[in-house]
Amino acid sequence: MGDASGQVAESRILIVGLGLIGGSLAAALRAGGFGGTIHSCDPDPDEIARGIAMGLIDHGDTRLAPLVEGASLIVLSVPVLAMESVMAELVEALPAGALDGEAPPVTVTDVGSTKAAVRDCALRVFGRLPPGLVLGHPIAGSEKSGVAAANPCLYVNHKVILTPSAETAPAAVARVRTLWQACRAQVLEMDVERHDQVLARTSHLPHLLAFSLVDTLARQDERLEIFRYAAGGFRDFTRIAGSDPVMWRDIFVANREAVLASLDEFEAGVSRLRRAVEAGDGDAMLAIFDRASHARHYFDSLLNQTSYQVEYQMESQEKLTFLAAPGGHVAGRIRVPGDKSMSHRSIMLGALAEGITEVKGFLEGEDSLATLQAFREMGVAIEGPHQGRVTVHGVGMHGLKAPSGPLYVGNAGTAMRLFSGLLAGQAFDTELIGDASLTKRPMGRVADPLRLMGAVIETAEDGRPPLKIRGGQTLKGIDYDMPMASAQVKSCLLLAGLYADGETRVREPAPTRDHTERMLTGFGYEVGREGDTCWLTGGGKLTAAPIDVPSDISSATFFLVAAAISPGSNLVLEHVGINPTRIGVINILKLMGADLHLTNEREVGGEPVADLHIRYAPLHGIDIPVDQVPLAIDEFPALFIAAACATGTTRLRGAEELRVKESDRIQAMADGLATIGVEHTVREDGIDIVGAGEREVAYGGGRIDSLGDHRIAMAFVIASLRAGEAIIIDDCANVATSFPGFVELACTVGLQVGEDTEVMT
Ligand SMILES: O=C(O)C1=C[C@@H](OP(=O)(O)O)[C@@H](O)[C@H](O)C1
Ligand SMILES: C=C(OP(=O)(O)O)C(=O)O
Repeated sequence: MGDASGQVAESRILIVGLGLIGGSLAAALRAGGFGGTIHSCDPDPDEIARGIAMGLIDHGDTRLAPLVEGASLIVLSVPVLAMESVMAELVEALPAGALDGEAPPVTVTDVGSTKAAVRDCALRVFGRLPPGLVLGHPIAGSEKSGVAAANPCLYVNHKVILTPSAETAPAAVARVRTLWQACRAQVLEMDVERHDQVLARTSHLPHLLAFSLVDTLARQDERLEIFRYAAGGFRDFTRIAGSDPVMWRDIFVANREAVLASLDEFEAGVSRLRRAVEAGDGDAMLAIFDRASHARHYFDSLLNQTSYQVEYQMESQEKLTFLAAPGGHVAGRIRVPGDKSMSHRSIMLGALAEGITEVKGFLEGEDSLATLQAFREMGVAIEGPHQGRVTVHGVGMHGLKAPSGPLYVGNAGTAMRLFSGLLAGQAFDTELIGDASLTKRPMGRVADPLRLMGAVIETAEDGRPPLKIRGGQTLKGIDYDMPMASAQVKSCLLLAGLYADGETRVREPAPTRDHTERMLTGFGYEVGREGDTCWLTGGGKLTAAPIDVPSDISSATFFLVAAAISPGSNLVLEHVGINPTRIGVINILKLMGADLHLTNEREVGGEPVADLHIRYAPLHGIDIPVDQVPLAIDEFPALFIAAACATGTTRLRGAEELRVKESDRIQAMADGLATIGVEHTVREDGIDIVGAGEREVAYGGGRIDSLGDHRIAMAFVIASLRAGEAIIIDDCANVATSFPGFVELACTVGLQVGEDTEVMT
């Protein structure tokens, strides 16, 4: 049994099958200080003798029955096809009821690489799935086999997938979890079918290809010559062809259906590539290699702990926590990453343009990377990003190709809404999906007016994602009065308008960011504007133009507020975009008394830019002018912290849009402010915050849930500067959507903040 300390408290563990996997489990348990005994059963007496000599097991036998008595946890570490006969022996040897009840006296688990086959064996042998049986799969291995290759570190930071059924006792699952965690593995759960599909693609298919390639070459006459000259590529690609043949035969027999499905997908891909090579189609080859090369780098970064991994890949439950120590101030000269809104648009317009668009300053955050990846999936060759430089090989207004599956845009509302307009005008069908947060956000605001234009779009209940967009529709321009001040809705309609007959006109109830209009103009597309209305006529073309993306004022805001609230601060933020539709935060901070100056003002690629110099000065509460709200919409989480440090009350109204961002930002901030002890009153469309004034310690500390919202997480990091105690912020992985490197940069200017990764159990 596991105890509260996370130590494995089993009295005796029996490992059935002492090969690489079983032997490494024994080695890892020994290395972790496991105090019980380890017995093992293996048909090969030499392996048992070796295991004892290596100090991995205490005792072993070639027969199972004599070893079962006294074992509290039994690990079946035999090839998948041997599982049934081992289970049959086990059922004979185990006392009646050993695997039954809420806390079964014995737990049995396995390490098989396919799970449906093992589950079916269990059903045949036991006639049901006993509560004490927990099927599992450590995703670790090596091309080596046998106990001699046992490695105590084999499971460190590797995933172990458990696939409990409705019948499995939670207590038994907990014991198996503890076992693997003691080997320093990360344990997650999924259902059997999903496990088998995921593994067919990520493990079984690559093994099959490696075996096949080496076999094909080995059959050729000049094989010695070939192998003699084989270089790194051959070695890297074929390393896994040295794996245990029996084990792999069993896996392919057991996971036949899922493997065949992934092989079909692969064959279709190879045929596409073959056609490109045959035709000498360099562009098609470049598009495929480029997409693959970047997908490889992208997935590498995903494997390094990001929200995509949490939400999309393995549904793992790794969580990132920020720990911010109280006090301090900020100083220095820094540049924050590129503007997110412009980065999304640079790829979108670059892809639809004729010619090559060179982008500088691109935000390498998850949101804009998801947009970039989506265009690669629609056949656009995109080089980079390398240090903010991206080269987009435009395919023209009608050059996008149908993607082979849904387009995943992660956490990005901007991407989903702008894409919906752009895709409504394509000849092919598409589906837009996003992460858990995006899946809760309203899309009716774009689907409804797009339908008025003739688009055919299906949403989930209440207009939520996913969005299924039917291609091949004839769109017509509309004259649309937006019910809310949203640049995303405006941009969506303008992008659809590019494909529509006639004029598309959008009236906004208050000015919103105009990057789409500016960038379209920069690409040679005429956009009209008069008062609150902008318009364009469909059927034109875009001509590639260089784009210089300035630093994101929304990211700069966290540091502006940091300096504005902490005495002694003196900070310069370089090259920040100060588009008039984005400078609400500057206006609001100045109204509150901030010592903030713009220097080095200039225009770069059609957008105004400046260095922002801010020094600490006491702030006072204000009634935030309603006309500034859309101009500062993403900046409010940070501005709420400024309000908490100002003298008097700050009142915000007309900001109901905050409730439909990555979280309900009014409520999420209110909950966090309550935790650290800031007096406030929540309103339907805003909040009143009573500030601490010049009191050195403005509020306390505590543990905040960012609800996976990047801006809530960063706002409370900044809050630590005036806190009396540490602030711990949970669920921060999404900071990487808009501000990669935030923690490092924050530390550079003087904040004391660190990261902690935890695997939620
Ligand atoms: O157009 C854009 O790039 C954005 C518009 C705003 O959203 P709304 O259009 O929903 O106000 C903003 O909150 C978002 O971060 C980016
Ligand atoms: C609201 C935001 O972005 P999006 O709508 O693109 O998710 C944001 O970055 O604060």
